Amino acid sequence: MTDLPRVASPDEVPVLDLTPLTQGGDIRELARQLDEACRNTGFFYISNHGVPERLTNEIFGATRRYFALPAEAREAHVMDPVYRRGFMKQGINQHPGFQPDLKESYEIGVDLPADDPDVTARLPLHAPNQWPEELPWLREASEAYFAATRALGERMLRLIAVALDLPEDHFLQYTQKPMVQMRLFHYPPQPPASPENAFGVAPHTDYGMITLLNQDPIGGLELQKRDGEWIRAPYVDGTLVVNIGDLFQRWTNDLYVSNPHRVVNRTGKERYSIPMFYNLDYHAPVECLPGCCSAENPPRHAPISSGDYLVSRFRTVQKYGAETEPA
Ligand SMILES: O=C(O)CCC(=O)C(=O)O
Ligand SMILES: [Fe+2]
Repeated sequence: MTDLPRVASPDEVPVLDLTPLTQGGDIRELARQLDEACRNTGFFYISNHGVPERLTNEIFGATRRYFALPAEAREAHVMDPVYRRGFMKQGINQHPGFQPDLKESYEIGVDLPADDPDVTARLPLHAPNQWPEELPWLREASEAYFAATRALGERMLRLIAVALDLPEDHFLQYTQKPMVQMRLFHYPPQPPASPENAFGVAPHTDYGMITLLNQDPIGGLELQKRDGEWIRAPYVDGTLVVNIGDLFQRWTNDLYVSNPHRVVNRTGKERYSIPMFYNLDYHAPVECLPGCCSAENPPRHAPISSGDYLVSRFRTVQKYGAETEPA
């Protein structure tokens, strides 16, 4: 197992108090703080974010209960590889150069009707959710938490637009059928003798716009600063951890960084976490924002659609997309 890194300082991973965003005040100072955090490590905590504590408790309760079900019961909910709704067993997610991640997951997205034209065309990630009939509590807790964090994701997109001196709806215009992925994660304790390249989640950057992560008090999230040092982002009561993903980095021509991070569950206990990956519509055109490039600083990345980029990353990491492969 890797050595235990030190805890991040408040300069490295600050706590941003979202009160003005949640309650409808002046968000310019908050936008400035977000801008600084995104130029630095790309990770920060948010407090007073508006996701009720009750919904967090209920979704963690449902997550524990789900992963305590017998393996055969969960195998019945295995996800379709294009739709990506339901159970993903341990061993599928594998980052190049590392052992498969130790975690297992259950995935939920924007719940589209089966006759939605993007669903019938099998546009990746466009699907109805998978709600096992025998588990009404899973649906109830997930739908409530999903709605609250989706709304938070939209508020965050507004704040980010302000941080970048853009019209407030610059990113929100691409949230008609956003490819939001909420994942319920279970990390078994990391075996003490596990090899150096085995992790709960191996080092990676997130693919999309922003990640809103609810981790339990076990902690275990570690991130890499721009200078290469690994630091810990422990659990902080009442907060979510936010980090930015690759597509956001591309919009800003690398002004904002999508930093590598990993999970090591060193505690000997079960760990649960619930990230919400807030991604834009499939066809959102991701290209350098006018304020982030110039003659001296030309665009570093070719324009790409949000969905095409996400799918290319799933193919590399999650053995995704081939109809013949198990999900
Ligand atoms: O579970 C966590 O704390 C982080 C998971 C993560 O980084 C990911 O799934 O992208
Ligand atoms: Fe991640």
